[in-house]
Amino acid sequence: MKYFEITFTAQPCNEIVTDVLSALIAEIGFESFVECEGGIQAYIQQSLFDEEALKNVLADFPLPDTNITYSIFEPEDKDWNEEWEKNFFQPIVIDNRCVIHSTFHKDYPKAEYDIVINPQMAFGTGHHETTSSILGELLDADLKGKSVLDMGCGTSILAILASMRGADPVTAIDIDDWCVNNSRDNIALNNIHNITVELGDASLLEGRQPFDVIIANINRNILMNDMAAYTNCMHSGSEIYMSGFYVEDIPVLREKAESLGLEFVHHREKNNWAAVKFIMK
Ligand SMILES: C[S@@+](CC[C@H](N)C(=O)[O-])C[C@H]1O[C@@H](n2cnc3c(N)ncnc32)[C@H](O)[C@@H]1O
Repeated sequence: MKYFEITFTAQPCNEIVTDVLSALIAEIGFESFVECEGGIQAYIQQSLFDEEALKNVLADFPLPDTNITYSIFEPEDKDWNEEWEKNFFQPIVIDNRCVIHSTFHKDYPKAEYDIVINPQMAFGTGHHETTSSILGELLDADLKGKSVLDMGCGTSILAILASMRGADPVTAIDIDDWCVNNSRDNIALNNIHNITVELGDASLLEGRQPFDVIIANINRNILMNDMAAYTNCMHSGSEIYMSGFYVEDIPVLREKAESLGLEFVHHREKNNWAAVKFIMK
């Protein structure tokens, strides 16, 4: 997965400015925000980077008298977060029932579901609020014998838990070839044999049989854009879990979902990140 590292310099630079900036650029695909001298550094997958959209965000920046400039750096295309994985990816336990750890962890808690993830550069270790919220939903859901689609699978952590909880068959799709390769590695590491991984986006869904359960942890704009393709692959009673957006985005996503025949069930929130569950009427 290729990333751009963008350094934003703000004047004045304070917590309100960097918080607002992070929230706005998260909506156009940025992730991993790190404070630095005079501003923040943020990362975005090169395939998602739209410089026009970034310029528009900065031109319409809602705080008056704030000047923000940026510079773009292209980190080497290698496993640039390997250090992070090795040093900071600690085992995590979700709802006291599911532990996620890596092959290099020797000492980790025991749990009903034990998932091994070597994330390399793919998103999905369980530490992000959106991933852990959907993991929580999957722990609560009845998945036995149900067909599941994990759209935007990243490491395939969600597809793996779904399979462990009895889902069959499971399809995992990601637009990024790093994620597809990493998913295949993780699925093998967990001795799972019923997950098919595919490279692509919602256009792959055309003409498919409906899924009983769809999971999509991506971002607000992609969900708004692709939701109709997802609902075309649902039958009455199918469930869809979506995340990757903020609590304040729920109304707009809900309106779209209801216009496509979905019924809102509930939402979860962690640090202002939201996850929503809908059922097809
Ligand atoms: C926020 S990560 C979620 C990863 C994992 N499912 C999790 O919950 O941790 C979003 C993933 O969606 C993928 N993605 C982005 N746009 C996509 C699209 N249009 N269709 C399918 N996957 C997409 C990204 O490559 C990334 O792996």
